[in-house]
Amino acid sequence: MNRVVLVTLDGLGVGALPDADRYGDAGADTLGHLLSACPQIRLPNLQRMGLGNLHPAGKLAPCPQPQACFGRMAERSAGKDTTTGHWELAGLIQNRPLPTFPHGFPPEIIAAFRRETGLVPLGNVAASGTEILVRLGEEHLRSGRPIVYTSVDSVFQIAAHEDVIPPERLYEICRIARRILDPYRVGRVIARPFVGESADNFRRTSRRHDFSLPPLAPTLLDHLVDQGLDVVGVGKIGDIFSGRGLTISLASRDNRDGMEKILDAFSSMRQGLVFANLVDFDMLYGHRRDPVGFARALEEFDGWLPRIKAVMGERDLLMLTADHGCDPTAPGSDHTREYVPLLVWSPSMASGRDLGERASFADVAATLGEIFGCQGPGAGASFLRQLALGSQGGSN
Ligand SMILES: O=P(O)(O)O[C@H]1O[C@H](CO)[C@@H](O)[C@H]1O
Ligand SMILES: [Mn+2]
Ligand SMILES: [Mn+2]
Repeated sequence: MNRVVLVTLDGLGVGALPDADRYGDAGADTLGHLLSACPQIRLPNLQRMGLGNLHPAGKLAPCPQPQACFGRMAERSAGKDTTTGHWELAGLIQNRPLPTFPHGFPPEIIAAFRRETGLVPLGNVAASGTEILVRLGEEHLRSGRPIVYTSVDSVFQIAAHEDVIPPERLYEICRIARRILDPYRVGRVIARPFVGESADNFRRTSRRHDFSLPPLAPTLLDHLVDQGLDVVGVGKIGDIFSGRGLTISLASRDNRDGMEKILDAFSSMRQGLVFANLVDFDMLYGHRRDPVGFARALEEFDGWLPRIKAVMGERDLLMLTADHGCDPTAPGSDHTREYVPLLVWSPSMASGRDLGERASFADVAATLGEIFGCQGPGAGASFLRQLALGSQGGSN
């Protein structure tokens, strides 16, 4: 294979994992519930690839002869956050969950933050990022104190009005927080700039920036780069891997921009991987519990698929998946512990094969490792053999 495009549709879960109840997510089903909430949704290209075949709830009619090979993957790591999900896709399984702080950060962390930034934070609670602006945004405007909050994920989020703490200064504060939080293994520090005059019109801007814990061991991406291949990260990938294992990182403004950047990166690459994250599904619709917005974003992605397929040759491969669920009909505003979809298409490979229920997202890393002839981190089981024309295929 020459080129692989791997796209994470952020938050597009396809049904609760067997252990979802331990995460408070029994019955979650991002795709199923957004299809029910939005029956007029049309996803002809995803459906032709086999999205209806891999989703057991039967809400999207299965295609008799899907163009892609299809399956679902379970998350083996303990967690349901973006970092954990992407690291597992890249072959890193974490048995020990990244720490969460449902009751706020302990005094020693807040004391270090005060000491090293000279700022006394507001908040220090678990909250929805939009609700906390309604609650504390005006006090922040009056006092200049940044708002620190978290969620069920391992995140230290810092919200600040762009006129009170300009984004560049906010990023600097986040870097300080990142250094403080590395020894605690906190997954991400996230800058959350916002604008507006009062509680009824505060809104967050696209200058959000994530500062991730570096991967705790080499990932498949590091191995590919060591082998001299191009590895281009699009969207949040650069943040999620802390820049590791990437030859180029292209930030994106939104899904639409991300899809254009995938096409650009793909057409200027000779051999390697384009790894893209499309975050709008999760950030704008999943967390905000907006199934209609989620469905429209999926329709837009569906409409883009023929463009990427049209430029892919015999020796190229497209893989679609997700990093966790974010059911827009679930209570609260957090991620949901779900299976993720797996759709794999290449002009020169088998179509319509059922790749079954995979035990780990790391099967993606194992397969990519085999495709590019490198060992990788060793986790996961490759499904490359099942994609080969002439082989028996079948489910695992
Ligand atoms: O409510 P907001 O601020 O969007 O936070 C969400 O965004 C964080 C990072 O994706 C998640 O942990 C989730 O809680
Ligand atoms: Mn995510
Ligand atoms: Mn999220």
